[in-house]
Amino acid sequence: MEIRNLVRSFGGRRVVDGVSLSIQPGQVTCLLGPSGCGKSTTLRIIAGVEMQDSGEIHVDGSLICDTRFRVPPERREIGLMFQDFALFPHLSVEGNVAYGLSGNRDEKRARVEEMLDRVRMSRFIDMFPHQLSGGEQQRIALARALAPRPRIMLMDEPFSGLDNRLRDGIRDETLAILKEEDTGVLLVTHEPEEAMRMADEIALMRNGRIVQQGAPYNVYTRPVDRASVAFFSDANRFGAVVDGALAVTPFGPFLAPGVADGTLVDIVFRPQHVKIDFDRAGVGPAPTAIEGTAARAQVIRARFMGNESLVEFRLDDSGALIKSTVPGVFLPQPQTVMWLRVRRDKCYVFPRQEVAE
Ligand SMILES: Nc1ncnc2c1ncn2[C@@H]1O[C@H](COP(=O)(O)OP(=O)(O)OP(=O)(O)O)[C@@H](O)[C@H]1O
Repeated sequence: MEIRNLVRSFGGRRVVDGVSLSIQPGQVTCLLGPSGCGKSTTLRIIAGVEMQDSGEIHVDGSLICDTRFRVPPERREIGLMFQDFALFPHLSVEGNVAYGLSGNRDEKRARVEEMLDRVRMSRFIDMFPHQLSGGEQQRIALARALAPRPRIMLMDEPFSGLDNRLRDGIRDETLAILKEEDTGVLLVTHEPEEAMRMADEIALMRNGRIVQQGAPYNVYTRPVDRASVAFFSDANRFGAVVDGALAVTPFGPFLAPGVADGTLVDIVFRPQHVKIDFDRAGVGPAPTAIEGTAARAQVIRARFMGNESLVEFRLDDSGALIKSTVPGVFLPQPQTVMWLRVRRDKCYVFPRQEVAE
């Protein structure tokens, strides 16, 4: 599926602002972004239940909609799955899964049995939705959406109604089934962790636009701006003014190639990339090319988070707050003096933009 330059405005506001995307067979593409950024509207346009103001959608090279021509939703061969599963309460499991199928009674029954077997729900065939748990309903919704062999599956926060304990297992099962069916999937989520777990490709969306698209590793490790770093995890930042292509900070100078002198830049890094050293009689570790200069800081508070500890510091020099995470249990007392460093290859330098995040 090729989506080209979709635009949709409500009340003069561009909610979808030039979205282009391609979805490949057998691949899961995640549309990831904060609440209200236009993900669901994009999905609804693709499904055919919302009209775009401009832009085109093609499947296997043929046009399915632009602003004049429009294949109706039921003929788009698109499977839909939403957060609330939307099973028909008055139909049995068999009736639900058979709903979108064509063919005679035996053919339909055979496909229903095949799909129920695939989602390991065969023994529930005669039950009704209200008799099923959330996880079971999710599997029936998946079977129903996949039964007509859609070319594309659109999934809008399909796991958010499930409790945490179930969710990981069901995500993995769902992913395995989608891969077996070789369907192209566009999955909408606001949870980075879900996108990292499910996606072959992440399209990061903000304010109606796709700001970055790529494999999860690339989107995480090569963010395009500060908001993209902060969307995936806590992010430390402090400002510095560039002078001679260098931004001088309490952690030593950072290269800022191509940035004009006098520009305010943000130095951004994740808490797991802060290296901590103990104070040795008022002296910290010597500067190195990779880790720069150590900055003296005091512990403000330390909290145990399960797999890691979160330690917050205040830098002596600038008073800036720095968060760091350390694997396991590390709970230094408040006011303990320590020295912090950050690896240059884990820091990002961005000209400061005051954008809505
Ligand atoms: N029919 C409509 N009329 C007016 N405004 C709308 C309409 N549909 C959506 N919007 C607005 O468009 C914006 C984007 O909504 P959308 O549902 O696409 O966001 P989203 O990224 O899916 O958010 P969420 O994760 O909260 O569902 C929101 O501000 C919403 O209020």
